[in-house]
Amino acid sequence: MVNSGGWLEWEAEQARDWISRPQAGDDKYSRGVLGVRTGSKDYPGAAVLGADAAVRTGLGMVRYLGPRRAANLVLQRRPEVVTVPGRVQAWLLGSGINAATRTDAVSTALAEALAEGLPTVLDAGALDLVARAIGPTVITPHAGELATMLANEAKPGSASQIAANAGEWAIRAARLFDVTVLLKGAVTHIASPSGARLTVSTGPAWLATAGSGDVLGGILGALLATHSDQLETDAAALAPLAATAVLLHADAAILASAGGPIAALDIADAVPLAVAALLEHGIDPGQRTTG
Ligand SMILES: NC(=O)C1=CN([C@@H]2O[C@H](COP(=O)(O)OP(=O)(O)OC[C@H]3O[C@@H](n4cnc5c(N)ncnc54)[C@H](OP(=O)(O)O)[C@@H]3O)[C@@H](O)[C@H]2O)[C@@H](O)CC1
Ligand SMILES: Nc1ncnc2c1ncn2[C@@H]1O[C@H](COP(=O)(O)OP(=O)(O)O)[C@@H](O)[C@H]1O
Repeated sequence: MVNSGGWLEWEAEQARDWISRPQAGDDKYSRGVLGVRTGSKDYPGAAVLGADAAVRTGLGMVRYLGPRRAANLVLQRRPEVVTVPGRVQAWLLGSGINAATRTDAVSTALAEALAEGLPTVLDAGALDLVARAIGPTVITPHAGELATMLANEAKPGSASQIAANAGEWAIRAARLFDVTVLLKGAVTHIASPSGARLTVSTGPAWLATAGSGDVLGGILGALLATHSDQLETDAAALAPLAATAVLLHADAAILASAGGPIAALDIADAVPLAVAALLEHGIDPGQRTTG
């Protein structure tokens, strides 16, 4: 459905085509490996949330490369995760990292990941490195983070100005930074430099809870890792993949909530059911009234 201003509301019918079903000949590497540099001493939980959500979205493997304590917590929750460096098909960078306090070693590691030119999700404490992103990249700020990114640009905007006119600011940021922008909010807007304009409005307000965005990063990271071949030749695939991640996040929240409150990990737990429902027929629209 096309809304005012030419924004297309992303629906199950379209999203279904952006889930990669494993084939008989697949192995864990051919399905795609997501490298994850997230979490810090202050926010180790974000590492757990993103890695868990990526595994639950379906991919070959997650390589988590972060601080020891965060790695241990990730392994406690998901022993499937590998903490040894190696080849990856996509990166998830920045959730649970503070750009103002991160160490030089972390900055270098983030920059090295970006220099590989692979499909990348840039979140939270890696957003300031957007100019170093040379591969197909989606940035995932909320309004406050986008305000920080724009603070030194010719046309800065406050978080409340951005939230009040999210579509326009998402388009502006996509042009300015030359990346696909996923601007989080009650309605999430996805804009690309080549003109994609997608919205997802179905997320219940229960999603406004700590760590919910970290889960979204993991879902999107998994979708990029499982579509890395396509992304190599077709960066335009980033926008539908980003919108599909947001729709899955919303659907998982609806399933986990059943009309009541949710914790961020509940969303990650419900992602396999949301994927299955999407592949079958989409979430029953009756369940969308729970927000
Ligand atoms: N479990 C984990 O590991 C989690 C880890 N997380 C990670 O945390 C990192 C930071 O991301 P974030 O979006 O939370 O903070 P950020 O963009 O710096 O915005 C701060 C703004 O909020 C405001 N503010 C603060 N308190 C407020 C209050 N009580 N009531 C009202 N306003 C309040 C504050 O305003 P101020 O107090 O300065 O006036 C400021 O404007 C990021 O890396 C993320 O991944 C999160 O996902 C959570 C779970
Ligand atoms: N009122 C709301 N209705 C629907 N979804 C919301 C609402 N508020 C926040 N969200 C969603 O919840 C998530 C919050 O992410 P974020 O702001 O990064 O939080 P955190 O840093 O705690 O993970 C985003 O996906 C956002 O779109």
